[in-house]
Amino acid sequence: MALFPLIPVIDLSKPDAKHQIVKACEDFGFFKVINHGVPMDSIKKLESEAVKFFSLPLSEKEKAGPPYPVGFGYGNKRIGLNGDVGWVEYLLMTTKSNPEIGDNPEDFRCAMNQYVAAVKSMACDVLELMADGLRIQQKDVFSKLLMDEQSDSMFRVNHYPPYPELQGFKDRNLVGFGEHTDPQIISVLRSNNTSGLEISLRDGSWVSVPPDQTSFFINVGDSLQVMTNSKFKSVRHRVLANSYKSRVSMIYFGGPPMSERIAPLPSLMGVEQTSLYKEFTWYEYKATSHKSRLADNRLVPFEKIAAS
Ligand SMILES: C=C1C[C@]23C[C@@]1(O)CC[C@H]2[C@@]12CC[C@H](O)[C@@](C)(C(=O)O1)[C@H]2[C@@H]3C(=O)O
Ligand SMILES: O=C(O)CCC(=O)C(=O)O
Ligand SMILES: [Fe+2]
Repeated sequence: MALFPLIPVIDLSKPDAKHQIVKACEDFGFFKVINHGVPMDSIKKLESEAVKFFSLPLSEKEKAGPPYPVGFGYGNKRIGLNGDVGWVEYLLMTTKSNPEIGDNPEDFRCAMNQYVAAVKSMACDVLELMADGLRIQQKDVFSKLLMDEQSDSMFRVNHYPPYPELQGFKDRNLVGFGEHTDPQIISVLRSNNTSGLEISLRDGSWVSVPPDQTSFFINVGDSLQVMTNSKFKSVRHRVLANSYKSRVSMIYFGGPPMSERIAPLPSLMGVEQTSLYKEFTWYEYKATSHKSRLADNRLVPFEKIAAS
């Protein structure tokens, strides 16, 4: 298993961040950000609430309710509704949820709201740098979708317990979270110092991403792939279980409002170039995506077939 060859690291305080972001999105659909401005105490507070929650007995965790059909809840091993499973337990919420979670729901709620507000603001800064780097006049063309009152954004906390049976077997893997692309515009991931996240490169090889608990990792989602007419590609990723240590990750998925029409931005298409996708609403994408398996390419139904 190779390590990530040259993980793009973007220092958000540097003037050339916008160009580096565009390059990273074109090359990998994935990068790490430092000097992100998210207060470390808001990160630590939520992580410690999450660790407290996951250490409760199963019967207590199940009091959060199931994660589906919508809203928020606790899930264990099953991901989605179509048979995917992984060595993971998690909390899945909309960012508007008001969760009653754990022994001190008020502490969890407060930590989550503070964290999500800070990460959303950083995600919007990154999206504005992207728009600027792409020379789009309207700088908030992407970020306004996350800022919208109706934005359908999600928040997820994953816990991958250690799996000691893997010790000593170099070539054995256990899937924590199966390979997939994220559907939304942008995902902002932060984890503790346990490895497991892997990214698929364009040649199909998997590379391990060294964890860094002080930084954030950004994924391009399917919707941003469409809005950029495939200039940026959503990144295929997965998580493998670790034999020694628990991994805890927290991911903010910045999505558009349900009624938003998703289509390539005209300013990103040259005169000659045609749109690679049929226009769809986020609602339509979600309706087909709910029938999909994790590893499916959920953009296929929206691809335009090139005329021969
Ligand atoms: C199998 C599924 C789980 C998922 C919804 C889906 O039908 C296809 C996409 C999956 C995914 C991947 C990224 C996020 O973790 C997630 C919350 C999302 O928006 O899309 C999950 C969905 C899920 O766990 O429900
Ligand atoms: O837990 C992780 O590190 C990544 C999980 C993930 O890709 C997801 O929840 O969509
Ligand atoms: Fe993901």
